Amino acid sequence: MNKTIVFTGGGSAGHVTPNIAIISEMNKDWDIHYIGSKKGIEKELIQRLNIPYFGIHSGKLRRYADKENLIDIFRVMKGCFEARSILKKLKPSLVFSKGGFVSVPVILAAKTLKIPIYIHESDKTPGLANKISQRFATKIFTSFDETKHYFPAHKTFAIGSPIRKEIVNGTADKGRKLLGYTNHLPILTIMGGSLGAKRINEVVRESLNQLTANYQIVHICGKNNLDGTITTNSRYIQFEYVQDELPDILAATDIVITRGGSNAIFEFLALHIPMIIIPLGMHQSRGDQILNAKAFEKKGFSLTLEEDRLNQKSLIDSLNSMNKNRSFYREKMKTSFQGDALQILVNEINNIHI
Ligand SMILES: CC(=O)N[C@H]1[C@@H](OP(=O)(O)OP(=O)(O)OC[C@H]2O[C@@H](n3ccc(=O)[nH]c3=O)[C@H](O)[C@@H]2O)O[C@H](CO)[C@@H](O)[C@@H]1O
Repeated sequence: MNKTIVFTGGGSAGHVTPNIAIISEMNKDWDIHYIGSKKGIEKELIQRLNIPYFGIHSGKLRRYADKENLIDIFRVMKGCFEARSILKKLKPSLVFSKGGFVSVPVILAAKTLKIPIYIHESDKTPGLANKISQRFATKIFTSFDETKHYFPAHKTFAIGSPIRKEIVNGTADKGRKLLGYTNHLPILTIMGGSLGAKRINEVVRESLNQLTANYQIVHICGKNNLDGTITTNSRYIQFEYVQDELPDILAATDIVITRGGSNAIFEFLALHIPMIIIPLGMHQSRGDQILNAKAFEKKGFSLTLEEDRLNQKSLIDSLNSMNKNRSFYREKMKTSFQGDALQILVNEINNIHI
């Protein structure tokens, strides 16, 4: 008889793509189900895999006072009841959570049903969802070594980032062909996080003439952020979000400008693409991306450009500096040790004691 597993996680792609990586490697002994939010990005990303998807209510977890908090408490409670009834029917051997606020009701429900729970934390410091969930988790896995200290030592394992296998299997020629670019000028890919990055988009577009003088640009700008007025520049191509073509585009990429989302930067590390990280600032986040960026910069994998300092000049200066030292960053990344987090997680799941 097959075993059943329920994955959860969502809100942005960073809480979904690691689940996709694991799901793709699981064998036929498992019946796989997913619980996510009713409208989040996880719904579209998971439904493409033909996996049964259950949408539940969930509330945004805020660290500040807001009248919406009260309503969200009720949404989370509703989500708990919905998740509990789904889990009761499915009777999974394991719930695997990649965090994001939708995961909290699922974990609370799993705990009341005594279902084992594994969670994975991608960022250097834990997100609120995983902070709440950690006490209910059977095992906790982290991408960064440094994150171990935020969780109980006896059940926490620093294993790295589970990266989708296809990400590292792209072909540069295919990528250039798809983009209509050549190998005469370097390709600069700008990826502002899975939901886009308004300020980065603005500065990139203001700097377009300078950028396209020396680079062929791929701008992944996020949903509803395309600029239809830029039509005549043959060295500029924009996408809202890239799915199947991403591996080939990354294989053709020489430098990347990115937000500090953990999954993205670990993917660039695995591909040895020199990166300029522009982390989301303190006024818009808990500062996790700043810490991710600092950790990468310290290891010589990247350059950091703080968003407060971001303007045309600082962007071009950082790019020139990165371009000059590209081989230094590439060598640092090549010689760094990254374990096979994906295989470790698949083994852990397969070995779950029923
Ligand atoms: C605004 C926000 O809250 N951001 C958080 C979110 O970022 P975000 O959702 O942007 O997550 P990451 O950068 O970690 O990962 C994005 C994932 O989406 C994929 N991708 C992205 C764009 C695209 O066009 N196609 C595509 O496939 C990337 O390859 C990667 O696998 O989760 C991260 C991991 O917890 C955190 O570090 C970020 O702080």
